Amino acid sequence: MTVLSESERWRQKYFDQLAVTEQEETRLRQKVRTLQSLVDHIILASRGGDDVLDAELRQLSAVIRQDDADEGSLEALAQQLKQSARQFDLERCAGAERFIEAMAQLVDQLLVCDLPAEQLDALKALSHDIKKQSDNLRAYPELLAQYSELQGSAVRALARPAPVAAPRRGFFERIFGAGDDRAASKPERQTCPLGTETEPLAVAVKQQEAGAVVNLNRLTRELKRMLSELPLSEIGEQERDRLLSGLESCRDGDQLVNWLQALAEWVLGAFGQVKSEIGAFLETLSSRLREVDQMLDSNQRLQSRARDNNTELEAAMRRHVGEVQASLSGATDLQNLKHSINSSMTSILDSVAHFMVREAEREQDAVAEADQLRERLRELEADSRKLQQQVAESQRLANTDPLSGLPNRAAYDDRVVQEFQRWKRGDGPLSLAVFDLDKLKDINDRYGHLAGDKAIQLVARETAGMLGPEHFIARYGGEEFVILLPGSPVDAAMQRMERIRQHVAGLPFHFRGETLRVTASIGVCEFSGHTTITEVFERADQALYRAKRSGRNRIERAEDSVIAQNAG
Ligand SMILES: Nc1nc2c(ncn2[C@@H]2O[C@H](COP(=O)(O)OP(=O)(O)OP(=O)(O)O)[C@@H](O)[C@H]2O)c(=O)[nH]1
Repeated sequence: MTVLSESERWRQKYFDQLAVTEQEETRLRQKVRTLQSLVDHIILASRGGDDVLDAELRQLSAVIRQDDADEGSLEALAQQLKQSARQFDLERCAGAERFIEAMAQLVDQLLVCDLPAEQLDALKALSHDIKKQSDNLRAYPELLAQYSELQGSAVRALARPAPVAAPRRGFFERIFGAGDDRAASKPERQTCPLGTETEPLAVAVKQQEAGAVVNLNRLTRELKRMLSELPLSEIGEQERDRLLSGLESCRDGDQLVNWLQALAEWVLGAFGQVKSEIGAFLETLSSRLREVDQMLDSNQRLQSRARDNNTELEAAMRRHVGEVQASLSGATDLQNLKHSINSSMTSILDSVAHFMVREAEREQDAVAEADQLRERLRELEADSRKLQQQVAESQRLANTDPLSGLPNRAAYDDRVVQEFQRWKRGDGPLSLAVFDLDKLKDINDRYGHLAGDKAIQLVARETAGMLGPEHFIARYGGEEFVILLPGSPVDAAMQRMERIRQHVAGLPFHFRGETLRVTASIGVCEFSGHTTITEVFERADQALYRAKRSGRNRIERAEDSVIAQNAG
């Protein structure tokens, strides 16, 4: 074994150490390169996220590349980067929260639309996913894609002519509705934020653009119903029937537009006719009044004739009395005196006779005038009675629903104001019930519209029969009635309406040999506090739709602590 000298051992040790240092340096260079590449990747990945962070990372990359970078500036840069990264993270979290919130809102907006059940289920699942994935930024694009797909199918579903079931539907909605079965989802649905219900005509047009077919039968029915409520003369009725048969032969949108123009002209003409009828009546009235005025004039003339007669008689009397006095004072013998007094008396008698003749003539004229006046007054009275009857009949027709014979919505609008004012004066409680037949559409669809009509008539008659004289019932529209119960607090109103509900549910009615049944759902609300008519109606309506939602043939009260009574 070779024994190394001391200097050789030191030399060997130096070379060994040099090799270790070189290896260490190579490793360090490798690390720096990895670090540089890492920083470059980070810069690439985070570019655009935050300007400050981007700038600092670029600076870091540059510093790392410098061989003579001093540790102090590296340390300072690292501190700055730490802070910027923290800030960036906070902002990213806030942004993510905002994104999740916005997505949830978008989904909620679609959830209140009248969409098919499977779309609603998919939306609910998406809403759940959004909450679950809120920390997972990478899931966001996928969530957005899912939402976009669901929104597309929702828009397509809403553009179809299926009507949005809402508490009250407008004329055009009823007409343009396709009439499919949407009863099951009806209570929950609200006006869609996409605007399907806000402008019924615009919607109808949109639906037509989307290829929807206007349901002419439904249109005919609605127009027939509306037009049949108009109080018309016989000629007016003929014209209306002619128009309606024209409507039935409409086959497309153009024909429909032409028909609507004809209807508009007819309505304007009918108004013109009413106006000219009133004008003619006023003309007659004013000519009669002119006659009465002339008669009063001639009566005045008769009176002044009487005054003239009296004055003439008085003057004649004075003259004759003066003559008698003169004869008396100038009398010399009795014979002359007798003669002169006799002739004065004859003159007096002539004057009186003349006066009486003229008076008799005047009286005759006056009697004739009075007769004429009475006759004219009788005619005027008869005209005015006729007009009053016409006005009362028009008013009755205008306030009556022709199908059920009950007061209509216009009558309700008047009456509810009266009852509301009475209630506000403190004259006892007031409750309001909204009453809606269940599934009338099914009856219409299965047995025809006449069966539906019969159900409405029967329920109207029976319900009205179970109300007291102080109560008021009106057909509010379609299959919906509204009942005012003055003097009834909500409990009493609920009890009465529950009896009616049970009675209606137990009423079989016959149609073309079949026994049918109809039930009703009811919402009741009492006026209280500083409420308004609209508010009470809406609350009763909401209670009604709760009753519908809970299975129909039920009654619900409009209070926070809802007391629901199960059917039978
Ligand atoms: N026969 C007849 N049907 C009417 C009349 N007015 C409205 N309707 C019908 O009443 C039905 C109301 O339908 P929906 O609003 O879906 O209500 P529904 O079928 O009664 O069901 P729910 O109210 O949800 O229990 C529609 O088919 C209307 O055509 C009418 O005067 N006569």
